Amino acid sequence: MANIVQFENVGLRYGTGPETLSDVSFTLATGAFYFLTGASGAGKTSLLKLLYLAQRPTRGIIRLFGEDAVTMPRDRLPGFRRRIGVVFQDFRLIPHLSAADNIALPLRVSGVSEAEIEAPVREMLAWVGLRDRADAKPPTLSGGEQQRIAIARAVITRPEMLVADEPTGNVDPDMADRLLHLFESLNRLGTTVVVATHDFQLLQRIPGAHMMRLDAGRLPDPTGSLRHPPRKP
Ligand SMILES: Nc1ncnc2c1ncn2[C@@H]1O[C@H](COP(=O)(O)OP(=O)(O)OP(=O)(O)O)[C@@H](O)[C@H]1O
Repeated sequence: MANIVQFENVGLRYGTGPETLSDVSFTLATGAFYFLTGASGAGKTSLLKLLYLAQRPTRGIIRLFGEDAVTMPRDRLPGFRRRIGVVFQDFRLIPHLSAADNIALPLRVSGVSEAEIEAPVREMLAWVGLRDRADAKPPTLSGGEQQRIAIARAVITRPEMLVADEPTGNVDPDMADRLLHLFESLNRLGTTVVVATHDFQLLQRIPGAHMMRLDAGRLPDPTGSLRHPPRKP
């Protein structure tokens, strides 16, 4: 599949308000790395919600994994959502579950047997560098640690696409670098990655990444605004 995502003239309106997204058209190539930028309120979170099927558009066509995601019957949505990992700025971990149990959650929800859960959870904890924090509850972890647990949870099911909404907004610049490194290593393994961010420093970290800039709900370049981020001076 050359394109994992295709948006065609997509519009989104909440209730009777003005359009939050208008005539948004772009394609995401399978296996590529994208940054989504734009001023606060430009519609980044809204666009990501359309991507991970938490929101349906008011108009337009969205194709995901080669299928029409807008007219898809509701009972097929959960299966589709499992193919997409999501990471949020505020982590959204379950506070009373241990780090290991948070990471295991998507596998448990999909009915994977307990015997088959331990090894991948251990592998994920090691990958994010938190092997010794398996039993810790999220409130006792730092922001960077919580975000690494959230990333492990998002990718334990080996999603084809990872969508992250301001994932570095609550961590210091060194940790932001480290998180980006995790996204980059996933991308090298073939996962399509989409990261929404305000942080222009981040954009320069991945030279091969594409940049999509939303401007008041529109992507000014109708072919998808695929531009390389500015190079370091
Ligand atoms: N559930 C909702 N109901 C009504 N309006 C909404 C809803 N979600 C977002 N909006 C509006 O849509 C517009 C775009 O919001 P969105 O969160 O997508 O932007 P953003 O670019 O992610 O902003 P930020 O960078 O500040 O998070 C805003 O005007 C916002 O108030």
